[in-house]
Amino acid sequence: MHCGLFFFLRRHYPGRRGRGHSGLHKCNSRTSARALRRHRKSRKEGRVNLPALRNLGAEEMSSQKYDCIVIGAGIQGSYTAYHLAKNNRKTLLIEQFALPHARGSSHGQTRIIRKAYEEDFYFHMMEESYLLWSHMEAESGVQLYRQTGLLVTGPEKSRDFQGMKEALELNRVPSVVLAPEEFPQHIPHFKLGDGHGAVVDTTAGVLYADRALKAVQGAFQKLGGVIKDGEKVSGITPGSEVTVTTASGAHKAASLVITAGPWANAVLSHVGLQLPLQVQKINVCYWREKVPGTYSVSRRFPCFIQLPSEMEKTDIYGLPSNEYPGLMKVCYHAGSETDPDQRDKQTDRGDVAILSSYISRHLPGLESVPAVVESCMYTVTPDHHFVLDRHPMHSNIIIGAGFSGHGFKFGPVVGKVLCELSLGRPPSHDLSPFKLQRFQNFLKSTL
Ligand SMILES: Cc1cc2nc3c(=O)[nH]c(=O)nc-3n(C[C@H](O)[C@H](O)[C@H](O)COP(=O)(O)OP(=O)(O)OC[C@H]3O[C@@H](n4cnc5c(N)ncnc54)[C@H](O)[C@@H]3O)c2cc1C
Ligand SMILES: O=C(O)[C@@H]1CCCCN1
Repeated sequence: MHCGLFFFLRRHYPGRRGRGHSGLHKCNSRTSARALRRHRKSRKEGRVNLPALRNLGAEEMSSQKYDCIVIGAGIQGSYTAYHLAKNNRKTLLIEQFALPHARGSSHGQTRIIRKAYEEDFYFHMMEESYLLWSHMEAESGVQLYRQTGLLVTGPEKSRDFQGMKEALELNRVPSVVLAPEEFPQHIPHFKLGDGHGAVVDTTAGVLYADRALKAVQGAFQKLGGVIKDGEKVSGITPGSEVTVTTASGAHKAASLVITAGPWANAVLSHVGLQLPLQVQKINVCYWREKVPGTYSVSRRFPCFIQLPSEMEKTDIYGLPSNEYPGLMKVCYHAGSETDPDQRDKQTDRGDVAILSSYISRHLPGLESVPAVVESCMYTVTPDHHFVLDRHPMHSNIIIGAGFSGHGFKFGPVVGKVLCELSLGRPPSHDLSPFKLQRFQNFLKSTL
């Protein structure tokens, strides 16, 4: 994949000089007293004086001081905010869109959860994540996970397949290797590729994503956390106290966590940082079952990941039919580059053609034309690993980004470690694979 992107640090922040900001946080007491008088007068006269109201908002908000502000109420930001509140920190979660919304990466009904990872660090994080998801189920009283198992299939001799099989074994993940002759009786209506191996991670399943996001945000609010949605962050002034500016005013906190998903670089530009991230629009395709129920969750059809092969160079994955009756989700694990604010202008459907061909060959019980196509976005790093780190120059600014199309299942643990970084505590997982430092080769100074 080509990432013509870069990472740079700026020594000076325009915000420090008061440029590039609305200047609202600089509003002094005399101007705000005047604004207050103007506003009261207008109210008496039945007029709505918008500039006065805006100034008033700024004054009120700048007096609100938080322990931590989290930018972005996707799964990572919401879980971070939840952990902060659980640690008795006065926390503000800011979201640019009115919640719930479908314009980032965390919407939609389902995601895969699995322990099947080649890398040990992900496996260890997933062990804790499962536990924390079950705590959230108990806390919210909502079912968030359904076990279905996950079929991993691909060229038997490929490094990817062997790596996955060995990792499952090494980490003692309950799993079953299926020989080609016994495969159809275990997983009917799925044609295994010639020379392809099959292994099932039986711990895997489906996370109910929309429900999960709502549950986490609800739990955060129950702990006293504040969510301000429909408020886009337009400026950040770093310092021992960080000021975050939105159209309605300025918010201050001792620390800041940035979890802005596809908008990570837009938000990070306010703190002089650009990461090598590529935003991709994903066509989320649902395919109609010829006989309703063939691939349904209630018949215990598993999720699957088809590893790259001669025919398909990128992973293809599927989830049993569940959210839309009679439709099974099967998608391509890559998309075309997009600007997150112009997502719907990206209309490339090359992946749909690849999926149609795959479905005709491997999933004969599905019609090979998609019945529903929705949109979602990946924010992809060059190595497909996450970014979980501190800002190199401002240790009270924490960054969670680049979840590369596989971050949802990690939400509870990502939130926990971002919270730990923000509190200055040692993180409970090895974060060395997620350091900004690894992008040094992309480093470009603007000086
Ligand atoms: C089609 C698809 C399938 C996937 N499948 C899986 C899967 O099976 N399993 C899995 O584990 N993961 C999966 N993922 C990945 C997973 O969904 C993402 O990694 C995860 O949702 C990323 O969450 P996030 O919080 O980083 O980003 P987001 O959900 O995008 O949240 C970022 C938020 O920040 C807000 N924001 C941005 N800029 C500002 C600003 N200036 N001011 C205020 N708010 C702002 C945005 O509006 C957004 O709400 C999939 C993703 C997609 C798209
Ligand atoms: O995170 C996951 O488990 C899946 C794997 C397939 C591609 C989409 N994400």
